[in-house]
Amino acid sequence: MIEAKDLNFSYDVDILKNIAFSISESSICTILGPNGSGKSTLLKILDKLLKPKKGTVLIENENLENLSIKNVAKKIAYLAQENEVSFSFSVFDIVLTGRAHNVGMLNQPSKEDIKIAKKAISLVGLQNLINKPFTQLSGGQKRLVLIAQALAQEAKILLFDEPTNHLDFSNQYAILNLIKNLIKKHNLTAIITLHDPNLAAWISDIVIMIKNGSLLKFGPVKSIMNAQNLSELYETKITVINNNGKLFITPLEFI
Ligand SMILES: Nc1ncnc2c1ncn2[C@@H]1O[C@H](COP(=O)(O)OP(=O)(O)OP(=O)(O)O)[C@@H](O)[C@H]1O
Repeated sequence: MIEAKDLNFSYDVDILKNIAFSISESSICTILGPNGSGKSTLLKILDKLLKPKKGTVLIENENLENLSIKNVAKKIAYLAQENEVSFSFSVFDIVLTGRAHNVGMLNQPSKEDIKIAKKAISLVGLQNLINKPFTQLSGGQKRLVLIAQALAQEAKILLFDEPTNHLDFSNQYAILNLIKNLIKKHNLTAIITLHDPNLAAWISDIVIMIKNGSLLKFGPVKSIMNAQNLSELYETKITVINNNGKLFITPLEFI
């Protein structure tokens, strides 16, 4: 579904080095790594927002470089790390822009576009705020709106940069559970960056561990989410407690 071959990226200095992985349909992949390790940069490359210095991204065997912006939007929905909308559009208007790739320049959104946008709003539980200006929402509510906008895109691939940002404890699980159910029900594929390895272990099939811009480990949760790899990744002693297959991960010095 998504394959990255030998990806390298630089700003003034090298940020990503020789990143390679492949992720099959209907799977959830989490990118873990310390602050500044290159997780968001990698997601932006996968959404064609940044161009790699070297290497290739294949989306369903097609080179991302050859896809138009419109076709990228049909295939890939991207949620940025921060809530970036500053205009006073309503929740509904913002979620409806998730249908933009489907609406011609001079055309109105169709009844189907409106239905899809409303469905996405109810999926994230914001039907009561549908007409409220985005700028008057809390950080967590804004996050949910942008998740709904991404869902309204109906893309096969979801790239979510810290989707749990600003969400309360319960909503973090609720929204990841929603993503998980959608992925499995509709055979989608998700690549998500997260800071909490507990959430990553709970939601993911596959994990990418990035340290200093290089791939430290890539593989199924069961094979690589262990104390040794996590301790090396975060440069702190980490313990992993396995309770009937469920992993509980915490820095050793705090227990
Ligand atoms: N626009 C930019 N110009 C120059 N350097 C940048 C730019 N954006 C990010 N960087 C640098 O690239 C590196 C990787 O940043 P990136 O945002 O991908 O990390 P991250 O793993 O997502 O971090 P975090 O977990 O803190 O969000 C960092 O060293 C950062 O300072």
